[in-house]
Amino acid sequence: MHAILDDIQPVNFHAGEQARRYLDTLTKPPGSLGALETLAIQLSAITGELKPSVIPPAVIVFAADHGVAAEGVSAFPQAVTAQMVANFAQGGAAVNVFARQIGARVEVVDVGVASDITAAGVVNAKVSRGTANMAIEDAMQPEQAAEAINAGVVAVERAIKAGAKCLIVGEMGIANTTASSAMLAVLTGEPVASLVGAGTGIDPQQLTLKVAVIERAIAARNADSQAPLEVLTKLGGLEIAAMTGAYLAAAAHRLPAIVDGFIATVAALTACRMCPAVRGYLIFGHRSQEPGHDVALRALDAKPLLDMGMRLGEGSGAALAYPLLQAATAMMGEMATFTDAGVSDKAAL
Ligand SMILES: O=C(O)c1ccc[n+]([C@@H]2O[C@H](COP(=O)([O-])O)[C@@H](O)[C@H]2O)c1
Ligand SMILES: Cc1cc2nc[nH]c2cc1C
Repeated sequence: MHAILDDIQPVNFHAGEQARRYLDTLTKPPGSLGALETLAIQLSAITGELKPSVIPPAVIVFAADHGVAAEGVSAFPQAVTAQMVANFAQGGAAVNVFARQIGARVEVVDVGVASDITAAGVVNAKVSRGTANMAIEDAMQPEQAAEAINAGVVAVERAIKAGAKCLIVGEMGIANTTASSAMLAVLTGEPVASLVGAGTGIDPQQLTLKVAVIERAIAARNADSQAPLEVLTKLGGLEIAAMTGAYLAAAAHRLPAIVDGFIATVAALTACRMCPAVRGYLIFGHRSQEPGHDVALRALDAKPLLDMGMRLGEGSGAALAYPLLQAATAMMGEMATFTDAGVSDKAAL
């Protein structure tokens, strides 16, 4: 993990500025393509290229279980994690559908599902059969967190070897909004009640219980808010650790990564706290309905591309946002300049 941190360089500011200047030579009033122009500048800064390509994208879904599910904090039973892994492997989940629309392969990685996974095509990187219950003991041991982070790094490096030019990372893990909320409360210092939400759809009574479980876990684990790896280890999850590793690896390899919803953004925040230069490589796909997502986005000074009222996870919101990256790069690659097209530039007054 130290090796990957050493490999991360800030994005190329000069390449971004070159893109900014080039955008103003294209046949449109300066700035008229708004956030698409900001995106094009960021993609140039990430890749160091004036006309980068984001084709093909790769989708990686990390799956794991959470000991804290035993506290009754989710609307669904833990078995759903493994059942959804089988669904991903068969191509039937929402992220599979959206991945097909954008021409992305979906790789599913088991980093810690509680049961045996028999579905064909699932990458076995199981660190343990779920985390421990953070209300009772540390969710992970430091070696386990490191192994899960490394599984994320390895998965990204595999995607890059297969040619990926853009990364979409998703997750599946019953009770992972509880783990993510606990991490976020410690990392930002925000009150638990201000960021906890319904996750898969718990009722108000269960929500009260979820807040209490998280507050109890935070007090008992006593993680140092300035030590992101400790926060991840004591309160996080194996798939959250793998996603953290994936964002670190994307940055190390200068690959744009589209961040999905709440859980993904907490992992992204963890990666950025470990290495602030990661932030420049991250593009935020959508705003999740989970209330903590806004807290996490604010902590990263991030403005998501889409606001669809979604709260699914799996990388679904990031996959939906991908065509905007394609549009940004096509704009840079294919639009005529004022000179090319013989269009009069802005009148000099
Ligand atoms: O990505 C999000 O913003 C998001 C918000 C709420 C729920 N989820 C998904 O729902 C599961 C976690 O919800 P829960 O209620 O079991 O903590 C997990 O599999 C996530 O992928 C995802
Ligand atoms: C069915 C189902 C699908 C999911 N995908 C991501 N999290 C999920 C949670 C549930 C419950």
